[in-house]
Amino acid sequence: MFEIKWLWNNLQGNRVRYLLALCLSVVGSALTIANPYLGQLIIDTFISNEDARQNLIDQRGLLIALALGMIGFSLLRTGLAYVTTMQYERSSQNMLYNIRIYLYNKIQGQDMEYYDRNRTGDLMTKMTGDLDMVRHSMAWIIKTIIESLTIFVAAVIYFFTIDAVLTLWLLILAPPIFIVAFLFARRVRPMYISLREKLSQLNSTTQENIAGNRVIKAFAREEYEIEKFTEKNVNYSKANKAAALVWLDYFPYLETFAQAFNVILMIAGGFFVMNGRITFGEYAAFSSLIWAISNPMRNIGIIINDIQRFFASLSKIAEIYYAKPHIVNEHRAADKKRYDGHIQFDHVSFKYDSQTVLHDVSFTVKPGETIAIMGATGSGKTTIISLIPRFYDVSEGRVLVDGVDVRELELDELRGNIGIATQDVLLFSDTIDGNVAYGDPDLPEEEVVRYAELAAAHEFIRKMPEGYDTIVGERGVGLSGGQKQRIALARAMSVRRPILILDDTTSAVDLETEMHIQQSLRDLDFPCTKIIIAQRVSTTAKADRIIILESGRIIEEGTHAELLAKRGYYYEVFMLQNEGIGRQVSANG
Ligand SMILES: Nc1ncnc2c1ncn2[C@@H]1O[C@H](COP(=O)(O)OP(=O)(O)OP(=O)(O)O)[C@@H](O)[C@H]1O
Repeated sequence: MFEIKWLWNNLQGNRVRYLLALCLSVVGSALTIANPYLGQLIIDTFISNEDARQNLIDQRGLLIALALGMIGFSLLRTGLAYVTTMQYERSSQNMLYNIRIYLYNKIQGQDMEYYDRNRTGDLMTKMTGDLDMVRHSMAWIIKTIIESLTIFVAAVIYFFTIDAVLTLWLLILAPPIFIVAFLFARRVRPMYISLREKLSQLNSTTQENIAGNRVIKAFAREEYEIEKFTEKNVNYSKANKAAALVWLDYFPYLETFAQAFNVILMIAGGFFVMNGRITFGEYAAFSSLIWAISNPMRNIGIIINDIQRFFASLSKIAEIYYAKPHIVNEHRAADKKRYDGHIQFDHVSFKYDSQTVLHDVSFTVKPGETIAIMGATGSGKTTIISLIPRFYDVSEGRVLVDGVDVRELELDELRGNIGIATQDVLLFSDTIDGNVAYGDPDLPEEEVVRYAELAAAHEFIRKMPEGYDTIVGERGVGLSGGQKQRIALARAMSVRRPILILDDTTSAVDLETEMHIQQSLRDLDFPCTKIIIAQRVSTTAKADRIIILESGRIIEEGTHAELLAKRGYYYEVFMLQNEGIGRQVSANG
């Protein structure tokens, strides 16, 4: 069975401890019959026996030994239960810890396509609730099953040694109970799969609401979001109730059967005592152990519920566990080579799923050159630059860096040669210093300051309450869009890579600051090929070449002056942007 095999594989390193826990469970549960047996001896010898009074005098030592034995077995069982639970907890917690690391690495190793398809809230549910369900199954479900089974089997064997016919009378109830349990399991399973899905939707909505709270507030859409959340909450609650209520359809039957054990014992057992087939002590042993047969039957519903939850959770975890990225990073690069920074797109086409967004794109960037990419929104600019560090792989054609297809390059080495500032700036909950030096944690402080100066960020950082030690990001003070962009730019420059990609990195800064940044980029003190996505002519004007994209196709390519002379898209953008600012950018750049 896949689930058991999976658990066993992941128990590596804790198998001995877990097997020990299972063995202790079996021993501890089997000992359950010890006290009823001793009780049976006491009753038969010292209570219901014709010579009971005499036995009390003659065999006082035996009575004391039996009584002490009962206390001893109770203490032994308690001690065993303590040790057993500890072993279950330790092995399951260790297993959980290992799986969590494995899954986290697995998620980290996924390519962009995976992140496009999976919602954060869903991944978080898998990493928390589902994982805990797996642990619960190891530490509680399996333990309960093993202990219930052992107690059941031990009691049945013991009963058989006392009286096989009475035992068979009791076991008559077992088949109908199993049929009811089977029907319940079959009905409840899909309900738990749906319940799990609803939980994931609820978590995703919550996560999106929290992450997007600014937008919600800006558009005063709180009520709408509360409604959306309430709908998911109601769905989850309904699914939970439905799964819980279905148990009520079966519970009366199971409870009736469980009670019937007592009735059968009372009628058949009482009859057997009266006609002398069994002793009163033996009847008492049956009576004190009848719960060992009826309780597992009663618990069967809870166990089935938990098993179904476990199946639903495990199938979700398996989606991460067995996910295979198309772009695999094997982290093999020991000695990373520094590239020259030659980039070539050779008849590249690309599609996301079925939508083709780049069509036969070809261009070359020589080491040290700066090219700018411009085009309407959605024309494919970000997609183009995503193909260089292999966030995605081309659908057709090739992307070459230093003459080698990027698919043949070692991924760590390739990415280790690229500095990138993405369009959506993400800063970590860390100091500004930590954020700038993210790509190179050993970067000396004066270098952090130098790159912040180049990115025109030093001035505003200096004025912050704690300067470079100010915590930014989720829990830190807020930064403006332009300030975040400048920190991201400093972060990208500070790694001093031979290829620098900037995706609309200066869109939110004023023109004067942008001029400063453009100058800094031209003056970088390390050899660097730059690809800059920009919408402003002021950013593109001094590039060695400008590429104009339209609907995933290159429609114009050339220098600022060449493209102006063409009087095409670029010229129109130039005219539009300079009408209002007195044509600060001259026609020859
Ligand atoms: N992860 C994705 N999955 C599916 N389609 C995508 C994805 N990312 C982008 N697209 C689509 O690809 C096309 C090009 O997107 P891209 O982000 O490259 O454009 P862009 O030129 O950078 O736009 P902008 O200037 O708005 O940033 C768009 O039609 C967009 O809808």
